[in-house]
Amino acid sequence: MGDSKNIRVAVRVRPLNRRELEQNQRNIIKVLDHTTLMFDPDEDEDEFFFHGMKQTHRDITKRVKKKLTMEYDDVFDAEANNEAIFETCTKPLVQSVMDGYNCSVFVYGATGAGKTFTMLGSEECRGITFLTMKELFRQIDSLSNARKFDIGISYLEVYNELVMNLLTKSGPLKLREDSSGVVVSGLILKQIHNAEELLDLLALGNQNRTQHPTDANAESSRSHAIFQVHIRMVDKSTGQKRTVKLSMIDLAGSERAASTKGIGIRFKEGANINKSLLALGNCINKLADGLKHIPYRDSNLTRILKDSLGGNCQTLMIANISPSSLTYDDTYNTLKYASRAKKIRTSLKQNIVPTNVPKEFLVKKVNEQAAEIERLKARLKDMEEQKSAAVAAAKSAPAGFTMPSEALLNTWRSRIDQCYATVRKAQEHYFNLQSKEKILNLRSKLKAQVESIKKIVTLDGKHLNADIARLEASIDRYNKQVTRQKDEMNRWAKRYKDAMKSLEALREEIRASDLATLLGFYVRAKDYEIDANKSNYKKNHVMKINMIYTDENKQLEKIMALSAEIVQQDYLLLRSMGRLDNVTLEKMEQMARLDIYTRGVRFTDDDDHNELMKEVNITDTSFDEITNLSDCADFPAPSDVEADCGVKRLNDEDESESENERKKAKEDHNKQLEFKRPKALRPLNLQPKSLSVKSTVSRKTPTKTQKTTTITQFKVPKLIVSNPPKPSSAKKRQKVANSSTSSNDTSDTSDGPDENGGIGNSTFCIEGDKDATSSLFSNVLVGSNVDPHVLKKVLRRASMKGNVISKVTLTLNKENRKFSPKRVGKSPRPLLRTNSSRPHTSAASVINRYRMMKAGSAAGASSSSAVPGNSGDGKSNTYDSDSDRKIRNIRK
Ligand SMILES: Nc1ncnc2c1ncn2[C@@H]1O[C@H](COP(=O)(O)OP(=O)(O)OP(=O)(O)O)[C@@H](O)[C@H]1O
Repeated sequence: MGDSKNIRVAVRVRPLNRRELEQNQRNIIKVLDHTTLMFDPDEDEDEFFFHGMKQTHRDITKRVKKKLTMEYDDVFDAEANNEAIFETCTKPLVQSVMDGYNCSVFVYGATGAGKTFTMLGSEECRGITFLTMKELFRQIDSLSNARKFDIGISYLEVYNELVMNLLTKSGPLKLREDSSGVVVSGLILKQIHNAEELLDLLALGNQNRTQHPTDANAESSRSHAIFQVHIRMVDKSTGQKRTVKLSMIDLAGSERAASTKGIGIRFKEGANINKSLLALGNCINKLADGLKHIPYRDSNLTRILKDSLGGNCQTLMIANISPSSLTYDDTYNTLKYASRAKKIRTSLKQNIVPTNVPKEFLVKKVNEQAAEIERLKARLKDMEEQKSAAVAAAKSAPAGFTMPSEALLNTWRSRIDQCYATVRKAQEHYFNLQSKEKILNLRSKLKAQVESIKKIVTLDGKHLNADIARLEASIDRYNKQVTRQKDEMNRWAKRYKDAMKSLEALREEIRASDLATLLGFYVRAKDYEIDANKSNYKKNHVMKINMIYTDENKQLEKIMALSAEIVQQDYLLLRSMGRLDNVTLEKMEQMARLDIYTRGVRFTDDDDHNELMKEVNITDTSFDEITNLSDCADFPAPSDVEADCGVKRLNDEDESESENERKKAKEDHNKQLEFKRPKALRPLNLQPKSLSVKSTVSRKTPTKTQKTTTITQFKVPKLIVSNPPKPSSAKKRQKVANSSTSSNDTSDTSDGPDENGGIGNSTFCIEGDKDATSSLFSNVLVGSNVDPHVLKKVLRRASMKGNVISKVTLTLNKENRKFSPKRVGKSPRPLLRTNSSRPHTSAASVINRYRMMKAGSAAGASSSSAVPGNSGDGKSNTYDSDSDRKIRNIRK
């Protein structure tokens, strides 16, 4: 938003002073009008008489007059006072300052030409500085309600190229340039509040200003004085900030040294003045020629005036001249400079400080306008749609149909809108309340579940009571909330029903009207809106339920992880104590299967699914009846329209059909899974694996499928170990257990691979002195992976102790042979293994523990142990009683 403007140039001609009058000098300035003057005009008595006769030729002893007509923005003759100059030249600048533009006024001219008089004036005739500042304060006062002002002034002089502060006595100041222009380092602004304060400061500054009498002026100013007013304005409504600067510059006289007759210091002063003014002249010339490089840095004066001459500033130059022929050359130079300066153009822009404008204000404004634009756009679109729909309806209308008036249509539309708005409101409340109720019920149910788990697992009765009390309190709270909102829900259900009835009545009315077809489109669109809202409410409800279940699952995961650890420890403990009965094993097996089901194969059965749907579904049948609008035969109902468009809506039948299909597919899938269940997912066989021991086996090199070892001349007790049946068949297992039990008193009881369903079978039978070896066998049999070598060793030790073992045959099936040697004698892999902890109890460590216990027990303790296979109690668990007895013996 930059604007460029020429420097405004005014010329002021002062009256002849006393000296000039005394010398009766010729007047070289003739003011032609308020913008034009003539330099060096002809004199009135210029006629040349010779011998009393008027001559036609001129007096050759006299110089030829220049008679230069010069035009400026303003020309003031000797009659003009400071007030007139202010009114014409500087008053408009005050307005520019208030608008946020920097302004500069500088006076130029030879010594004694009246620069200081113009700027400062006298007691009787105030200068333009005072008058301008007075106007500035007047305008500030008038704007004080809308803006906040801060005013600071500075008064500097440039003397012999040194910058001095005229308001405080300090040393020379330095000039530096930054993004905002030339800045005087260390300059402190004086705050003023009215024009009178300014007068005091000006007087103070003038006292400090360097003045010396010269031949040309008794009070000649020997320095350039720069008076600046810095104004900061803050708009109270918008917070917009502006900082502006008004500069009033009184230059030292642009005289020639000869005219002042200065010597010594005065000569040096004059030289410096001329140097700076020469630099100023150069800058003016180059600026007038439109050159890019301007030598501002040639002097401190031009540096300070940089802004005023070529920057962002509205500048006024007042050229002061004397009309006397005594200063002919100085006046001519001044006028030439003024003419050159007139050509300078400065760029202007408002000094708004963008960073300080409160963002909130702008953002708010932009948002408001954007919302307004959106609103208008939507309205326009709406109107266009309505128009095109109406046009389409009119086109498809039968012959003789006349387009209804816009006013009539608007009346219908507003009635329809109102009716649907009531329905929407009631619908929203009713759905929300329904969702809330279901969520409360669900939370209550989940709390009850937590309560039951707590009752099972909490060992500390004190805490249990407190926890349960808390849970019951929250369940109570949920129930109360449900009861409380029941009334509200009924109320909104009624309102919803009423709204739908009113809507139905309106639809009836529309159907009966002439505009049924036209308005039918509109009503249908509204129906879709209602449907869309309904779907949205359902979606939100399902999301909430999902969140609750997700939280719940996290809790259950924690509980499961802890429980698994406990189960694992208990399992190992029971096994070490020989307390693993079939019931426990069966449960463990079930748990292992559950573990499989959690791997994404199936996670909920049909009952669970129905239960879940109850929680999720927030639209009951009665509600659907209320909301069903498809019975309006005249309008295609949304479902019909969808069907037309190929969209199939699911009704209850479809749903049940698809539900059945889903179930079937799920069952098929499960069946497939059962057949194709990968090996890794098979239920773990928690029974200890056992060996088949046949009565007679030769000590041959074992084949690939069978390894046999014959140990003769050993007397061992008879021990029957039944192989557990396949976990998939409990019946079969029972049968096998019974058969092994029933045959436990025979020496060769192997069921054989075929009978027990494959290679998992092993049974061994050892005969001998049962008293002497029972404890040894128990050691071996604690581990599920009985290594033949270990057994061999045991038997050898037994024989070394003097036991007589008649005949033992070990038959190892293929599966047993596959055991890695490293794992021989160790415990099976744990049922549930966590990453952090491996089971600390292995079969080997149990064996060791038993050995240690055994070593500590009495020497004859083992002699009374029973032979497990001979318990004869008819139960399948032959370990159990055996282990019990052994542990009892050890404890003894
Ligand atoms: N327009 C005027 N009307 C009456 N007197 C004037 C006018 N202009 C100047 N004078 C008088 O002329 C004398 C010199 O004026 P002034 O001091 O203003 O000159 P100057 O240009 O500032 O000189 P310098 O450059 O030496 O300071 C002063 O006595 C002043 O009163």
